Amino acid sequence: MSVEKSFLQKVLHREKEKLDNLSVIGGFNRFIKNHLSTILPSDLVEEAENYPLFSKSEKIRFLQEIENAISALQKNNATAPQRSRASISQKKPLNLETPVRYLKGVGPALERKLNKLNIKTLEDLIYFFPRTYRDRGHPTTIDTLKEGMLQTVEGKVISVRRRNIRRGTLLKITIGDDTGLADLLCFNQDYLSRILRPGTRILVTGRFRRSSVSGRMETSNFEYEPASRVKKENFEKIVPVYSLTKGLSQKKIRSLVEYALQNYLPSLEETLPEETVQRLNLLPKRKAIYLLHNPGEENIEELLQRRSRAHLTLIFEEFILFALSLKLRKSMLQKLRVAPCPSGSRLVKEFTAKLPFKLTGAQSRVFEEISRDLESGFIMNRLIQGDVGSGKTLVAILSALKVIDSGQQVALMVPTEILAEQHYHRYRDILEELGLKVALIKGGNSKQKAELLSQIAQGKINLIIGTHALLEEKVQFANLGLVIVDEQHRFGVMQRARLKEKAHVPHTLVMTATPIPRTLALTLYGDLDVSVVDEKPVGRKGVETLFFPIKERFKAYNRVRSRIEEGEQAYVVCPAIEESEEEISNVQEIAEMLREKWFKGLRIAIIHGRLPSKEKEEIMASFEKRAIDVLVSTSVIEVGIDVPNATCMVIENAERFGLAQLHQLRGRIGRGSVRGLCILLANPTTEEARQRMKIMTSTEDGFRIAEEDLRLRGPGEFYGVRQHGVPEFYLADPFEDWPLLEKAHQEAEAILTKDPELRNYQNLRREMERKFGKYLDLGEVS
Ligand SMILES: Nc1ncnc2c1ncn2[C@@H]1O[C@H](COP(=O)(O)OP(=O)(O)OP(=O)(O)O)[C@@H](O)[C@H]1O
Repeated sequence: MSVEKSFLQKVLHREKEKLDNLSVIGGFNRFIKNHLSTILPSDLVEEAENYPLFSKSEKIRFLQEIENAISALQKNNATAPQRSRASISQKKPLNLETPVRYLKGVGPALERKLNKLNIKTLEDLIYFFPRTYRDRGHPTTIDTLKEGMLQTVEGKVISVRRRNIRRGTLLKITIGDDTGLADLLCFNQDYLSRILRPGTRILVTGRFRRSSVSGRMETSNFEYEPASRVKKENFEKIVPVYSLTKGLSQKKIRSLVEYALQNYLPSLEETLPEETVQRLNLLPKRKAIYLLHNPGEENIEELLQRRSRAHLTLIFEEFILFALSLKLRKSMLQKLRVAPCPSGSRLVKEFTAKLPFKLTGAQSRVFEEISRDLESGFIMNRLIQGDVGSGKTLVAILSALKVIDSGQQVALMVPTEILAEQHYHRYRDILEELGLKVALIKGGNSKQKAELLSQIAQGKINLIIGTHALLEEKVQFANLGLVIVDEQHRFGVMQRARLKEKAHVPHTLVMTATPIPRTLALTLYGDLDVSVVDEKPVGRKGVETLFFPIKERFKAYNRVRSRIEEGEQAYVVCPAIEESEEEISNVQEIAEMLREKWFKGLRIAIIHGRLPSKEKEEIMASFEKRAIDVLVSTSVIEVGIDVPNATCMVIENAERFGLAQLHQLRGRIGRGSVRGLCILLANPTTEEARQRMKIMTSTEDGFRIAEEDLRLRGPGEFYGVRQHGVPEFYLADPFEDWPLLEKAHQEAEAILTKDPELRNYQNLRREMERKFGKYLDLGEVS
């Protein structure tokens, strides 16, 4: 332990001894301020600085906190930063990456709280923008206070009364001005009596109501500032409101941000070219950041809707940095040379000859685009977009064959294990007939898996199928030529970047079934070329979709039963696996009900994500072999499952699913030549849920459904990608801010056309590398 720490411990013990003998220790707070401010949580120090006297119980609490802080210091001795006054006063030059703990007044406890808000560095703090803003009005007089409105009054504390109440104490602080009196009610905040002493002038902001007892205006939810600290001309009418976490006050976070701005903002470099800022009517970055934290008299409406110039400036900057990184990544990828695949492919020819159908026009066109890429001698990075059941996977398999034909391996990664199984079983036989070897890699560590891995490493396996966990697995490929990712938005540019690190930059083909507006595609796939499979195989009869209220369940199941009796199969989808507190259908109960009531005598099985893989695999295999009539399932079957004889689906509590999910689920049926039947059983209680049912029964068009979903729920919800694949922006939201994203892409394009390496845009380049440099890392080039 350092000298300073052991000294502190000694002092601590001495103070404790004194405490036992004295009811008031003179200078206790001064001691804290002078000796402990660098190791105590800053809120405690602040408290100590504010209050001249402590009660015995408060002292005990303080000493306890001191002890905690010292033992934390001891524990972290090896790694704890030197936070002595000296080290702070030396003022290490701050930079954006400086951890917040180096800021004055940030102790371990406060650091933890800040970390909870994702504030780890100075940059995080500066970019920790207010959640909203509050217009607290110009200070007014007590007689003009209106009930329920957020207002500020300036007054003098007249009296402070304390009362014990059932759950603690109530302080009633009466303030007054020339026009009347008002009361501040403070529950369990005794310490305020030491600060708000009679005679103190304060500014109080709160919502007041008239007391039926005293007839005076009163408030229990308020903020105050000593009037002496706020000069009238400096009074901030609009104040920022930050997100908080337990034990962190608005006051505290405001003062931290303020400190960070004062000390760091002046040295922050502008990123955007001056000319761009002017032309697009943006603000200098420093000014924008400052204004978001200190909006002054800015238009509150614009602020609340994130439409102020300051907002637009910073959103634009985040977008342009991201757009530049994607475009640079793309151009770097495009320059990477690989051995071209020969034109024409025996495997592709033989495989297509075995198919019982002809490729659709769209499939042929997309496969041609892919073939051109593969034959070009440059790396392919392409996205195949197409509605459910449009035949994307088939195109992907053709592409795989072409690459395998040139002597390389292919990995196919899908979002769920069930789907990996399905692809494996579907394509294994036909590919083995062509003399190829296919492996399915699952989690776990079996002997069989070890054997497969070794064969993969020796290049004996041509096609490797697995979930996205293939990325985590220690799979060593002998010569991986193509990675196919069936991503369903679970796989963004970040993961693709990681894939490249692992896989020596092979060709990448991404498949997605959700229609994406162009701008969003730019965000997620700006580094990819896009092909669209915009046609479904001929002969598809589509799906009839009906809606029944839950009380008419019997009607729904009767209709399905008669179809099963004709030899078709059905899915029943429930939102839950087992009984829970919520009253929603669950797989267990519904299966039991079907067995006993509506589907007596039919072969019913259950499948959900919590079953062991082996069991899931067996159930899906029996379902495909028609040994099961009805599969009662959770939404695990949502993606990719393809059993053409399964033509019916009942979705229990359909109101629980979003439109995109309902569309995906329904996409599982109507994949053969028989018209599908999808029944939505629901008790929609909201207008939005009713709308969803209506849309589902009126259209099968994925693009229309996407549009409607966007309209109903807002884009973030619909794509459900916030957690997947979309980079973290501080302010920008690619879903909400499409127009700006598009503008940023155009601007990035223009800049790169003029200056492909950003030689004359050093600040822009540096900032882009700092933020999105990981996308520019292409890993090892083979
Ligand atoms: N040209 C075609 N003609 C007839 N059937 C086809 C054609 N192409 C594919 N299919 C069949 O249609 C079904 C769906 O094809 P595939 O799985 O490739 O579609 P997908 O677009 O990947 O589907 P999803 O997005 O729903 O997973 C499969 O049973 C497949 O064999």
